[in-house]
Amino acid sequence: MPLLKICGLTRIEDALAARGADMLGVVLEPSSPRVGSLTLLRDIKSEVKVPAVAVRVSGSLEEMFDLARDADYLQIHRVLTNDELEALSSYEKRKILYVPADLKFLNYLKNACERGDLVLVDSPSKTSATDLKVAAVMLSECSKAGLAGGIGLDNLDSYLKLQPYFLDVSRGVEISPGVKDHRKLRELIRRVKG
Ligand SMILES: O=C(O)c1ccccc1N[C@@H]1O[C@H](COP(=O)(O)O)[C@@H](O)[C@H]1O
Repeated sequence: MPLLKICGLTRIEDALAARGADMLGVVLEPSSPRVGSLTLLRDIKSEVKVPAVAVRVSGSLEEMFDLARDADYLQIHRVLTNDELEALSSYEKRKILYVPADLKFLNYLKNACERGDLVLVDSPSKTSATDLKVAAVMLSECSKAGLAGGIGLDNLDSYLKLQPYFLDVSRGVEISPGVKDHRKLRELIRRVKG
């Protein structure tokens, strides 16, 4: 059974409805339509008592880790330079490293798999779903790799078949950007976690 991360939360009531998931994520990227807050991140830890993930794209490593100081994980949602990958070991915070689902990133995936606590294979574009044939190859190269990119209740089974270490779902359980559908959340949790 994979771990389940639900991401893109902006409201504590949605985080509470996502109880049963293994990690809850808050996007701290100002340009995202589902940008959340540091307060929500702290409330997830104290009220929901589930590991909280801060998701960030922009800024230096130092800025990102500083922003994520109250989170359990920092998810860095961009491709890092070689220098940045090497510098990761100087930060104690647990890290989730995004890798685009594209075979040209296979070497990067191996590097990220060595340096991250978890790796997230996700669609290279926020408007499309992950190519599952590509994802299958990439998951076979990294045992701690999770899968994201357009997962919803209608296509969940095809993602589950790949047996990722974890599944990460955001858009697929939304009513509108940042607002979750509690019925969909409950069904997702039941089908993934049993
Ligand atoms: O969703 C966003 O707006 C976003 C912005 C900046 C970085 C990451 C973002 N989303 C993350 O992408 C994965 C997969 O999401 P989806 O299910 O395909 O919508 C997840 O970690 C999101 O939080």
